Amino acid sequence: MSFTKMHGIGNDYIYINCMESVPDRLPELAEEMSDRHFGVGGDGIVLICPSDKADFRMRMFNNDGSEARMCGNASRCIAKYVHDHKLTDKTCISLETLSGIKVLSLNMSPSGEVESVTVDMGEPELNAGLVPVRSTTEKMVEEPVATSCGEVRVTAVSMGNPHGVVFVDRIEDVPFETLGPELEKHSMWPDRANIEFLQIISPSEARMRVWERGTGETLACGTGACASAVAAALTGRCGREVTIHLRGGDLHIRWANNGHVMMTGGATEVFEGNYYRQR
Ligand SMILES: N[C@@H](CCC[C@H](N)C(=O)O)C(=O)O
Repeated sequence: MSFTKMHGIGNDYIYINCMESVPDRLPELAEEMSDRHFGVGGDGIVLICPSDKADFRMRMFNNDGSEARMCGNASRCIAKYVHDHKLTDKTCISLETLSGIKVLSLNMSPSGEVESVTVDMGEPELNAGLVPVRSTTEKMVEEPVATSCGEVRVTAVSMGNPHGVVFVDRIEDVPFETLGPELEKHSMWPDRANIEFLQIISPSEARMRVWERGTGETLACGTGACASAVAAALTGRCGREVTIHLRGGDLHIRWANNGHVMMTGGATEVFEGNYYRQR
């Protein structure tokens, strides 16, 4: 099976062109291909499929085999893939995902290379798909949550997938390996959540470390950066335009006046290969 390895600022997935056919047993395939010792190695797999509603359709599986509803970094990589592999000549591409249709805009260099991609991530939802601690309608903003490391305050934002944002003074001081998985699986979420730790640097800059649902730590999370920017703006810590520094690089997030969150960042193809299924 041929594949392409790509990353969006270090969030690395194995991309499979499914325009003609789709492999079977996708959760198992995601687990075995993502294995960094016995497989290709990656945070998961991403399928590029035809769509009857948009230019293309994305399916994305975390490395534990669970299917995600949305992936910000993968959507930028798909834009680069379909352009560079000549599946389209459009520079504004629509992408069907499990959380709706997203619009991807290629930002080209003067020599015709894809320099970066801007994704219209749609509107954040502040209680969708979540179980707020106090009631089913109330927003969960800096809600105190008891953990084995003491009380932390969680702000819940859905960017098509669930996120819990925790503001911290210094990322280095966070007991990340304990709190990440504990908050991911906390009973407040009906279906686990991605957890972001956010250190504000200024009203337009923040640092983020992410523990992703279904994968563990990744070097970057596009939906997580958007959720964090929304949480920072909502709580008055930042303005509506912010650069988020992640372990793998930077993302520029703008919460536009029409309510949509716009994410801009890079996308890189690393290599192509042929995979022999193990199971
Ligand atoms: N890395 C992603 C998000 C991937 C999905 C997530 N782990 C989930 O299960 O919701 C991104 O860049 O947004």
